[in-house]
Formats: sequence, C-alpha cells, structure tokens
Amino acid sequence: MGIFSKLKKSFQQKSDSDRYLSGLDKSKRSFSERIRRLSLGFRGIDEEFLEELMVALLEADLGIKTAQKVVDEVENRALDRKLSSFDEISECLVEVLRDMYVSYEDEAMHINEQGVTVIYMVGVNGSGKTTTTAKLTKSFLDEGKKVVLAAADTFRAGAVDQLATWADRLGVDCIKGRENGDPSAVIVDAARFAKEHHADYLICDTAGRLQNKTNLMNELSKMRRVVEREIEGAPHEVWLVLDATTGQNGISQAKIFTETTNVTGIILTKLDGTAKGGIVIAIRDLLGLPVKYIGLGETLEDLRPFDIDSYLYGLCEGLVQHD
Ligand SMILES: Nc1nc2c(ncn2[C@@H]2O[C@H](COP(=O)(O)OP(=O)(O)OP(=O)(O)O)[C@@H](O)[C@H]2O)c(=O)[nH]1
Repeated sequence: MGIFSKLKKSFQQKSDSDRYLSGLDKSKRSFSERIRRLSLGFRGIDEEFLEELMVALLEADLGIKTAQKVVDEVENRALDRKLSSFDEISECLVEVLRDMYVSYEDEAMHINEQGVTVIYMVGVNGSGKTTTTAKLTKSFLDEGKKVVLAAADTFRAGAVDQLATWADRLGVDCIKGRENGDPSAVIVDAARFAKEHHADYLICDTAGRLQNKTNLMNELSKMRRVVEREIEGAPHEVWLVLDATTGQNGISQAKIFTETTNVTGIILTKLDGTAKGGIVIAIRDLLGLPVKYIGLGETLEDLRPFDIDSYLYGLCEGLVQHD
C-alpha cells in the first residue's frame, strides 16, 4: 500500500478529521496545486524539476534549510528506487515529509499524577495565546477535568480581562493579577488556589514580551522558580503558541523562546488563515519540538490535537489522484 493510501485510511478512521480538511483548505489548495503543476512537462528527476520543487516548498513556507533537505532526500530516494513517474515521485515527497516529522521521539504529555498539572502558555502578544488557553480549557473540561486559569499576562492592557471573560463563559476560576503587577505573584496565588480546590490542570497565560530577551528570560525563569516551590515538577508543560501566518518569522521568535525557557511543545494557531502549512515541517526540522495542537479557527472547538497523518492528508489531498 502506498503512503497516500495509508494516510487516507488513517484519516478516515479518525472521527474529527473533516475539520482538518476544511481548516487546511488554503494550504491544501496551494500546496497540491503547486506540486501538481510540476507534472506539466515532467521528464523525470532532473535539475529543472528539482529547482521547481524547491520553489514550491519555499512557497509552502518550509524555509530554505528544510526545503533543501527535502529536495535532496526526494532525489536520493527517487534515484535509489528508480522512480520515474510523476505520481511515484509525489508519493515519495509525501513520504519524505512524514519521515522528517516522525524522525524525533516524542514524549507523552507530562501529567502530575499526584496533583495539579501546570501548563505555561508562552508566546508573543497576538499569537493567539489567550484564545488558545480558552480552547484548551474547553477540551479539558470536555474530558471531565477541573481547570483553573492564571491570568499572568499582566503586561498587556486588557489581557487579564480577556482571559477572565473566557473563564466566566467556561465556568472556571481565573486568578487575576493587576495590570503591570508581578506575574510570578499571580502564579503563586493560582498554584495555591488550584491545590486547595483539587484542580487537575492549572493553565497559566503568561506575558509575551520579546523586545528585551533578558527581561523575558528573567521573567520566565522567575515564574518557573516560584511555581516549583508550590507544586512538585511544575511547570509540567511549557507550550509555545505560534501564529502560523507569521511564517519564517515565527520560527525566529520560537528560537528566542526555546533559548530562554524549556519549551516542551508548540501550539500552531491560525493555520486556517494561511496557505503556508509547510511551517509544521520546518518547525519540526529546525527546533525538533513536537506540534501538540493546531488552531483551525476562532471558535472554542477549533483546536485539534496535532496528528501528522491527518495533517499531511489535509495538505496533500488531491495530489495523488489515482488512490
Ligand atoms: N482564524 C483563527 N484565528 C485565531 C486562531 N487562534 C486565535 N485566533 C484569533 O487571533 C486573535 C488574537 O488572539 P489572542 O488570543 O487575543 O492573542 P494573544 O496571543 O493572547 O494576544 P494577547 O492577548 O495580545 O497577548 C483573536 O482575534 C483570535 O480570535 C485560529 O486558530 N484561527
């Protein structure tokens, strides 16, 4: 069975997979169309084809380094296996993208079996941190878990109120700080509250100042120190929220965050609003971090646990037509 049939099968077995197709529609249309366009005048793996493939991958936002790796690998495999038809090479491309993603071993989510699991949401303002915190809360509530929120983004005017409004709507407690107050103080209060109220999860919406790396580093390391004293092993997860529409710029931001704190996973928002879905592969290749969730729209239901097969199927549907 070819890779595309395998993806299709695995895709069809998942209950919420349709959302992947509609959410990735822009990326799918542009990626599949660009690659399919390469079939016009295709004469086999030659320099011209490889150059055009490189351009198509750059347009999908894989970035130069990752795109070059993909092109080299497609060329090697195609020559090794003596692939000659365009369909075979398209399948080979999808296989290379998948292998690139799964070549890292991912750890399961760190859960604190003894008490509250603490999740830090980090990322620049506007990346979708607050909305994603609300979406995550909804998905944990749907699993029957008890959630407490900490509005520790005390820097941006309005961020605290925005989270508090979501908390009200979702019916969960939200521990707030004063604007320009110390975010670490909010985290300590929230950790104590979450313990006393036997919460399963404490999700902390933190500040996203990037302008000054030293400040960011100091703030994040202080937030880590204070929460560790309250809850063993906390924060158990640190998720970096990245706006997919910012493309390669998002990757530079991500690097700064990974250098300043121990990020355990990425949440990629607004994938529905971009044609550049290849960013997932670039993130994986350049940062080695797993994409935990993707945002495919603005409603509370539009956050999906990331699944590489559904994602690739969503991106490449229509590419290999004979399946
Ligand atoms: N289309 C789409 N919009 C999204 C998604 N996630 C977030 N948004 C929108 O992006 C905008 C910014 O989201 P916020 O949650 O306010 O961003 P933030 O990172 O918390 O920003 P600050 O509150 O400034 O720190 C909002 O209008 C959200 O509705 C997504 O997956 N898809």
